[in-house]
Amino acid sequence: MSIVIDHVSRHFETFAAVNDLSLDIAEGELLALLGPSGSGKTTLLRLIAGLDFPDSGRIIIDGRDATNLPAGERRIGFVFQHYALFRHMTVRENVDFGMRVMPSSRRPSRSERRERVERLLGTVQLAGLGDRFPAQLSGGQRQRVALARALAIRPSVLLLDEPFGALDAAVRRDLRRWLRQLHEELAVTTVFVTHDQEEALEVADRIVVMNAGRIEQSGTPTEVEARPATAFMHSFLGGANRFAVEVHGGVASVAGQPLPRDAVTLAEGIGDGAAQGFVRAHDLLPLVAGTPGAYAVGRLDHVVAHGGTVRAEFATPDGRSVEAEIARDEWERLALTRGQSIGLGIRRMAVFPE
Ligand SMILES: Nc1ncnc2c1ncn2[C@@H]1O[C@H](COP(=O)(O)OP(=O)(O)OP(=O)(O)O)[C@@H](O)[C@H]1O
Repeated sequence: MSIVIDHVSRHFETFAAVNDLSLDIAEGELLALLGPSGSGKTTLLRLIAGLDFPDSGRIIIDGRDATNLPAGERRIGFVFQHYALFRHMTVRENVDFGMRVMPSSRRPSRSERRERVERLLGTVQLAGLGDRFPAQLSGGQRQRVALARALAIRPSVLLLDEPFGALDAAVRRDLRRWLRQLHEELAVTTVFVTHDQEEALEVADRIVVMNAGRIEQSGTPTEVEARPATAFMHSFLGGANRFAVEVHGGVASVAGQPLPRDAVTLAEGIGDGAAQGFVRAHDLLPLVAGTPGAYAVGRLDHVVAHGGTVRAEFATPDGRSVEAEIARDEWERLALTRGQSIGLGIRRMAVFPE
């Protein structure tokens, strides 16, 4: 089902946890809500679920105004990070639970419930484990039971709040892949909250980045990755080096040296004066001595090789640390040793007001 969030606000006292936010979520979409702690992700999810209600604005689910509809009438399944399964119930009973507590008018028959539970256990790859108790499962298996339980009521929308947050990295990676496949199979409109950029980039059709109760940027993972639209996005996505910049007549300079116009994207409407420039690690180039186009000098501090690329950290004379990412063979050609200084070139820079 589609969800329309129309100018929704939710205040706690005078603080706006969600601030005049509008967002359309298409039927069948897999959307990640990403953002720093306190940016309003969970609050927004609770408003969609009907666990909390907006002070103003409307929430339309499948064309119907659901703003004041209680959670039980929204056909929404949810899974939270620490979604405790019932310890005294078997896996099968846990998955059945949501159906068992439905009002009798909507509750499926006993045989239908049994069949649905078995089918779901297969879907979440836990067939054969129906008689176990939660304590006899791994963390990843438990989260899959929680998902099966959420899916059992045939939700029209699935909301996941940091569903894999408490699990270790390898299990998270497996579950991500699995969630993506599950979504392809079931095509339930799904919104999931995560802190983890990589998770959002890997799993979602679309990413919505929140900041202070508002949407900072929304787009496909490729769009968000390739074109962070604001200074906040550059800082939040990480891997960007920040330089002090002076702008004059549309030309940006670093340490008094103008950058070529085609290497610079200036924020719309930016005027002359001090500004901040972001250079992503793969756009910062260590340059052998004598090469023109070095805008700063860095002393090699630390190197991490990963696959075919190398990330090198340099200390600049003004006491900052910048990071460059280059191909391993290029790095080897430079033959730098720790403590050695080198010029730093800038391939592309995005400039925003300070
Ligand atoms: N019930 C509440 N009473 C008062 N303030 C609240 C309440 N719920 C949330 N807040 C505040 O609203 C803001 C947004 O909280 P929210 O939990 O939505 O953020 P979040 O983006 O999900 O953060 P996290 O990633 O840490 O879970 C926070 O500053 C939080 O302290």
